Order: sequence, then structure tokens, then C-alpha cells
Amino acid sequence: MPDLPAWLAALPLIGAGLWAWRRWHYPSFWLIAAFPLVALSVRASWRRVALGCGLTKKRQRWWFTTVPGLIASTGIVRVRRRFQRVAVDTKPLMWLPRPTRHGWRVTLHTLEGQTPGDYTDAAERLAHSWSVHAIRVSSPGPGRVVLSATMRDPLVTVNQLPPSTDLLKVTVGRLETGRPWMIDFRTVPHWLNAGATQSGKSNLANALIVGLAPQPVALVGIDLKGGVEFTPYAPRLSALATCREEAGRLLDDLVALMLDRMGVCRQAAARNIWQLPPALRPVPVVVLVDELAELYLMADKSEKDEIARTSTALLRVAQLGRAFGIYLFCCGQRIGSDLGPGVTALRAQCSGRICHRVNDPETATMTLDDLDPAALASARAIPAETPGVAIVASQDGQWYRARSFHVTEHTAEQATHTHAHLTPSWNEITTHLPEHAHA
Ligand SMILES: Nc1ncnc2c1ncn2[C@@H]1O[C@H](COP(=O)(O)OP(=O)(O)OP(=O)(O)O)[C@@H](O)[C@H]1O
Repeated sequence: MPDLPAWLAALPLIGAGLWAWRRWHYPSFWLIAAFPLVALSVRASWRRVALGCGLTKKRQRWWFTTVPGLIASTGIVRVRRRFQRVAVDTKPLMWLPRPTRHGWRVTLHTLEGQTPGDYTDAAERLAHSWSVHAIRVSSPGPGRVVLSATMRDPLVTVNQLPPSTDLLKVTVGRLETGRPWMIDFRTVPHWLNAGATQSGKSNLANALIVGLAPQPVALVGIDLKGGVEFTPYAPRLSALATCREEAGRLLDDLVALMLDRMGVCRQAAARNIWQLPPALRPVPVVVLVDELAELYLMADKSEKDEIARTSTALLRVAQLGRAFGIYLFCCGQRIGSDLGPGVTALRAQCSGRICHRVNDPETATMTLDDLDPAALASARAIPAETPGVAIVASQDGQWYRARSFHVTEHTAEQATHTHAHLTPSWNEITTHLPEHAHA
């Protein structure tokens, strides 16, 4: 048997080996070495943690208790054991923790009177008790909640943008669960992308442009920052509006296009363009809007009619565009109700919601509205050091923290030049419309 000093000498070697394993292949290290210990410690600490986080309930139980008996002549107190009912703290039943890519997951049975909301309220306390980055709560069915723990923030670094192969579907980043973050216009046609300056809105638009550029779609830009954001991408844009007047004309064209496609679908007895035979199917149009608030801001009364006209056209596109292959991706710093009823109505039509770091709580509330209050708290807690991190409301009704892949303007510009030959001209798209103004 090796003696103690030999063991002591081997310890640094074992430590270095574990460190190297963790560094070079974290998934296998986590699964084989770290997770079993973590699972044991979670199970062992559950009673204390549940008690500390207020998740236990008092229940009456029969129990042996010791009661003082007679004092003997020697002065020694004799205790007697008695079987009687006492109140004890019971913890929710915990199943065995299961490993996930970035942490672990465990199912619990709620106690009487508890709801998943009680566990959501305690999520931060649970995360601190188990020293994990975050705990998310979901409920797969009545009486059960699932706690999902992430050991460290998986969004600190996200890797490269993968190529997008499905039509109108782009993988723009990664969710905190480790799964890809996808923007799929055919499932969720219209999106709101809100965030303060330098929060990563344009980066996300870049990722979208890089993903859509090689696809058979028409991209249209409405850039109310005077065109500074989208002009470099002009080779792949079928039309670009850089001021409100141009935006108004472009939106009128889009409404006319939509009505035309409606007629084509009606004649072919199709409910949407996807039911048309491929020969008749028109090209899908993705409209990227930057600085949405500029469409609604009024300097003086003379602009009232213009604003009302553009806002109505945009709303019509949002209401009817889905069936006729016209999709919206609207970015803005502020999407508050102070911008008028047009914004509120548009928001109701945009089921895709992305909220980057915001300055005012109202924008987070407006963007994420009826989602879980924990989503709002999470949006407000996004630090400035991690641009591109956002709260995303997804099609499954859940919300996720996510981070976009870093896509520079240069990469997006290159993609628009490489795929410039795929750009259908706006004239080509709108030429058969009865009356159209070219943007
Ligand atoms: N996912 C990301 N990973 C790493 N860096 C990012 C990410 N997203 C954005 N950034 C960086 O953060 C900075 C701000 O990003 P971006 O320009 O997209 O913000 P913005 O919200 O559009 O700002 P503004 O409203 O001022 O245009 C940029 O330097 C960008 O490179």
C-alpha cells in the first residue's frame, strides 16, 4: 500500500489532471466527475434548502418524543420516551437530479397549497443556496415542478453563426438552455426587437441578414436613422427607405402588394401563398425596420396625417402580412405607449418579442407584456458587459435568456455583396400592381 507522503505527492497531479480534463472536455468532465457529486449534495441539502427558502409545510406526525420524568432521589432527571403527535417540517418530494448540458434538472412534487409561482419566487434563493448561476422553474403538469439549474452563465461566450438552410428560418444565437435560438418567420411572422443603445439590436439584425441573404427572399429596409444602418447592405435589399416620407411610400407599396397577393390566393382558392402552386407562389418579403419610434414621433401638428398614414399601413402589413408572405422585424430603443396607440396596436400583432438590455422599465414591460414577471426582472438585470443578451418570448409560450452570435457589420456587408445576385428588384416585385410608387 502506498504510504501517506506518496499520496500527498500525487494530489497535485490528480488536481492538475482534473483541471486539464475540465478545461479540454467540459461535457464529459461534468457528466462523469462533477455531476454525481453535485447530485448527491443537492439531495443531501434539500431539507435545509427547502426550509431556508420557505418551501416546507408543517404537518402533524406521530413521533417518539422524550419528556422529563421523575426526579430521582439522586437528583438525576429521568426522561421517558412517549409516542405522540408533533408538528414537523415536511419538504416537497424530490426525484433524482438529471444532468443537462449546462447543469442539472430535478422534478419536485408540490405540497398542498403550493403553486409553481411559489417556486419561481424562491428561484433566486435556491440559486444562492446551491451556488449555481440560475434556477428556472417550469411545470410539466399539475402538482409537479421542474427546477432547472445552470451552473455558470452559458451566454458569456457563444460560438459561430451556423449556416441557415430552411426557408425563412435563421439560427441567430443560443438559448441559455444550450439549444439554438431560432427566428422562424413562418411560425412567428412579426417580431419586436427592443433594447437600449449598444445593447445588441443591430448585431441581431446583422445575424438575420447573414442568414437570410442566401435564401430566395426579398429583403426590404426601413432605416429611420437616415440610412446609416442599412445602406451598406443595399446590394441585397430590394428597397430601402431612409426617411419617413420614403417609408410611407414603401409601406403603401407593401399594402398594395399584399392586396394583390390576396387576390391571387382568392382566385386559386388558397388560404395563403404557401398553398399556391410553386409556379404561382410569390417571393416572401422580410421588412427590417430600424428605429421604430421615429415613425411615430411628431415634431408638430403638420406631421399628424403623415404619421397616421404610415402607422396604419404598417399595422395593416402586420395584420394581414403573414398569409401573404410579408414579415416584419421591427427594432427600436423605446416602444412605450407614449408613442401613441399605433405602437400599442402594432405590438399586439407582433408575437415574437426580443428584449435586450433596456433603460426604462416601460420598454421591457411593453415588449414582454403579459409574460411571467420573472422575465421582466431578468430583462432589467441584463448587464451592459454582455451586449447581445436578450429575453426572448418563444413560440412555445416560454421565455428564455439568449445571446445572439457576434456578427460584425463587415461580415453582414460581405454576405450582402456575395448574395447580391439573389436580390429581386423592387420594380420586378411591384411592376404588376395597379398603382405603385417606387421607394
Ligand atoms: N452577441 C454579441 N456578442 C458580442 N458582442 C456583441 C454582441 N452583440 C453586440 N455586440 C457588440 O456590442 C456593441 C453594440 O452592439 P449593437 O451596435 O448591435 O447595439 P445597438 O443596440 O444596435 O446599438 P445602437 O442602438 O446604438 O445602434 C457592438 O460593439 C457589438 O459588436
